[in-house]
Amino acid sequence: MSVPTALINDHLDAHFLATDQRPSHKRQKRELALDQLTPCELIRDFLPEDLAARLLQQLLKDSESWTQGTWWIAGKEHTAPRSSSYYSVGDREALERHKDSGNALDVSSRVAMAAGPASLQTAAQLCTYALANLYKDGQQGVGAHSDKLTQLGPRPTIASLSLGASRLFRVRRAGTVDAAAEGREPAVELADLMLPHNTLVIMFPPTQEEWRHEVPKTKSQCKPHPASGTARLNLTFRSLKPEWQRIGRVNES
Ligand SMILES: O=C(O)CCC(=O)C(=O)O
Ligand SMILES: [Fe+2]
Repeated sequence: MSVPTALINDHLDAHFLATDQRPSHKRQKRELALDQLTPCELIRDFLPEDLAARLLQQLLKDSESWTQGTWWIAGKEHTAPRSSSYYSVGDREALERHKDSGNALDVSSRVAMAAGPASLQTAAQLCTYALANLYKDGQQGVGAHSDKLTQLGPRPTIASLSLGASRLFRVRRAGTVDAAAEGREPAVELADLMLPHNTLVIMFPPTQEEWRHEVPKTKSQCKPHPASGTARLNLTFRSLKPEWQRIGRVNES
């Protein structure tokens, strides 16, 4: 089974490059819009410029109190290579419930976004909270994962706003399907795109079920922003589904 390789081209704007799973000499570089490749959509310059700048400043300040999650595996403590916090979006109760969910992250509900800018709330329409992340530099990131369906219910829509430094966002199919063996045209398996300041990625269903996403650690793919340097901040808007959370917790135990 061939391993797909990502091609990165940071000059591309609303498009990104992806490779299929053919042997390398047969692989085709394809330049397609994100929504042609995956169930995701990308919106550049999402917020009015001054609002994005203010939000970046506010989050940079807030992030001084954000914490790096920790967890234990086989008696060894691991620390997440990013700092995180939760913001409520018009539903403080949901935030309180989330605190008890046993999430590995240290939850801070210090700041409510309920009174936040109207356009941000429009983006977050059906969302009850936002998970905020700070990646100080290219040495911080988040590994390939799907967002936990036990808290979000099946087929969630998640909107992710990037602020500050540009970082690479990678989306890859969750299960490897050997298209060649099945006699089909190879499907796109992995796609990379740079996310500059003020870009919104909407992960529509079934992104969480069928794809994994990540912000890989990098030496070269971190383009500084004048206001934040190498720091990238991210807000992912989600809707907590307590009814699914309960079922998930029973299943997990
Ligand atoms: O920083 C990002 O763009 C992704 C964050 C993410 O995937 C998450 O917090 O679950
Ligand atoms: Fe995620």
